[in-house]
Amino acid sequence: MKESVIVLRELTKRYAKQTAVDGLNLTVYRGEIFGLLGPNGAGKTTTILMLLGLTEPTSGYAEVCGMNATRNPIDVKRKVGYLPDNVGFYDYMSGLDNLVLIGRLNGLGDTDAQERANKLLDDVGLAENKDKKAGAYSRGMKQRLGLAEVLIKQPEVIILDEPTLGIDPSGVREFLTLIQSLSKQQGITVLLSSHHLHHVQQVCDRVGLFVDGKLLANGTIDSLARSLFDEGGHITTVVVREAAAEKESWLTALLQQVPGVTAVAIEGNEFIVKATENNTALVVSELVNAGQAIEEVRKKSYGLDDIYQRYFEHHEEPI
Ligand SMILES: Nc1ncnc2c1ncn2[C@@H]1O[C@H](COP(=O)(O)OP(=O)(O)OP(=O)(O)O)[C@@H](O)[C@H]1O
Repeated sequence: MKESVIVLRELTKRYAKQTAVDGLNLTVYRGEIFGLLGPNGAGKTTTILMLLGLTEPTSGYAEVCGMNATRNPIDVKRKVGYLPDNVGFYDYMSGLDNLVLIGRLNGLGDTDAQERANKLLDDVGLAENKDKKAGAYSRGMKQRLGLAEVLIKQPEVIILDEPTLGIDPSGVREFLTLIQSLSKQQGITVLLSSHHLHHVQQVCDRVGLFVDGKLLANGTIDSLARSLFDEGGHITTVVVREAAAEKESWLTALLQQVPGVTAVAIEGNEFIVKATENNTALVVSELVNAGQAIEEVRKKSYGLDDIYQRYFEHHEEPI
């Protein structure tokens, strides 16, 4: 059975007349990478602060690793590593020395702190630069060092706020792959808040869409696409050499039997097949077996940007 690691129940935060977080209900399970998505001011940071016990909810509660975050902020902080969007280091100290210091502040002895810091610098790809001063690190290197700092206390949960901000595309890919492999290998639960839909889509098992302090929807990208685009999340268009007008009905019936297919349309030379799963190969092979000469195949899967657009199309500033 899946183990709940983060549980939010009717979590609400009001500042004077402004409701920043409004009756939030959400469960995140062990080992999951969950993406928090939403426009500026949606309430993501306020939710994170309540999870860390850094601000008190007006009502409702946030539970992390079985503990109430408001009542046990210190115990929660031992289990949770938080990487803010702008991490600060001692710039005059090397990456290694920064990390050893954090290890010691978290209760490790000198030898353990040295050993663990070296291992982590290797894990995050900073071994070659460990003796360089942190002040001379690039933005991407600082994020890696920040991740190593978060990991040195062996957290069960890590919370990342805009972790890819200002990193170049190849750095982003490497950083996200690193987070994904750490989560999968060590069963770490990750909460990732970001405006970058493609980054979220790349690594998150599930996403939650926030607006005005409310969670509008949450689920896998496929399930959100299915609920929004009721014909299904995947569209395959197969262009054949000859228009299929007279054969229409039997070919439609044939394609409708392919697993996941929800709708079939024929427009001139094109078969347009909508499905709940990516079944392009099966669609194509059915048509080949039915004697159709295929000229072109086009695939479209609804991604997070389609979903986001559909949810927020009436919102002023989608990203
Ligand atoms: N200390 C505060 N006092 C008053 N209002 C606040 C305070 N902190 C946040 N808010 C308000 O609460 C709402 C939610 O803010 P929050 O920072 O949680 O949003 P966010 O989703 O993290 O936005 P962003 O993506 O811009 O970081 C905003 O309208 C903000 O102005």
